[in-house]
Amino acid sequence: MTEADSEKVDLRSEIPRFKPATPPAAFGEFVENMRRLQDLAVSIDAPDEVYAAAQEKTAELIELLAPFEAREGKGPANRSMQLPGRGSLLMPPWKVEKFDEESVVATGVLRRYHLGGGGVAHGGVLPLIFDDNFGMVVYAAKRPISRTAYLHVNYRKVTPLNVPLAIEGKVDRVDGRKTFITARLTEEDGTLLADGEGLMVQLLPGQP
Ligand SMILES: CCCCCCCC(=O)SCCNC(=O)CCNC(=O)[C@H](O)C(C)(C)COP(=O)(O)OP(=O)(O)OC[C@H]1O[C@@H](n2cnc3c(N)ncnc32)[C@H](O)[C@@H]1OP(=O)(O)O
Repeated sequence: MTEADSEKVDLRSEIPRFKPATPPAAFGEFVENMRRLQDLAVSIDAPDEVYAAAQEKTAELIELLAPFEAREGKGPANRSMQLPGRGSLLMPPWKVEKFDEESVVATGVLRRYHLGGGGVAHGGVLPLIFDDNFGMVVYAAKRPISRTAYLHVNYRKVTPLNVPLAIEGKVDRVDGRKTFITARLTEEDGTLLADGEGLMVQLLPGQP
């Protein structure tokens, strides 16, 4: 087996094997600062000179970071299990509280950069949270490596920002290659905000 092959989850596919990362000490704070920057980028109303100064600083940051761009599965982002959102800026900064064959629970808040309109979360953020949960449920339930074939979200109430939330997902039923998953997004007091159902289909040899 070549070194490149040993990095794959399955020799028949191109999916990289998931290896949790132990991030360098400053990484967590760096990611949190980036999230704060996202909050500000979508909310500030500043004079032109402030944008010009910010533009110069971000250009400097890009120059600092660009030489270290790495392929999927190499850097700590998305693999740092102890950090909110696994240290990935794509993911809301949530933490996994329960991960076993029965269910997967993650908790956290949505923040200013998740705003849709009228002070509540953008509807498109919820499928991201459900899809990520479904992926973890498949893994926790020891089902074969699968991808989402469909995902259905019922929006029962608007989802507030800066309020503790939880998602719990579990396997509903299995039918050959198909794993059907259900999940509920709630507030801390159990108020149902959204529920979802998804079909995860086991990948066949050669499917990316
Ligand atoms: C490694 C990463 C793991 C983490 C994943 C996290 C979740 C993700 O976000 S994955 C990204 C989003 N998903 C994708 O990009 C998937 C893109 N789609 C695909 O790759 C393929 O369509 C795939 C793999 C889902 C299914 O393709 P294929 O293997 O050809 O399935 P196919 O043979 O048509 O169907 C298998 C079964 O599923 C059913 N099925 C497939 N799609 C659907 C659908 N949309 N609705 C209902 N049933 C469906 C079929 O009817 C069939 O059922 P049965 O066995 O009873 O006849």
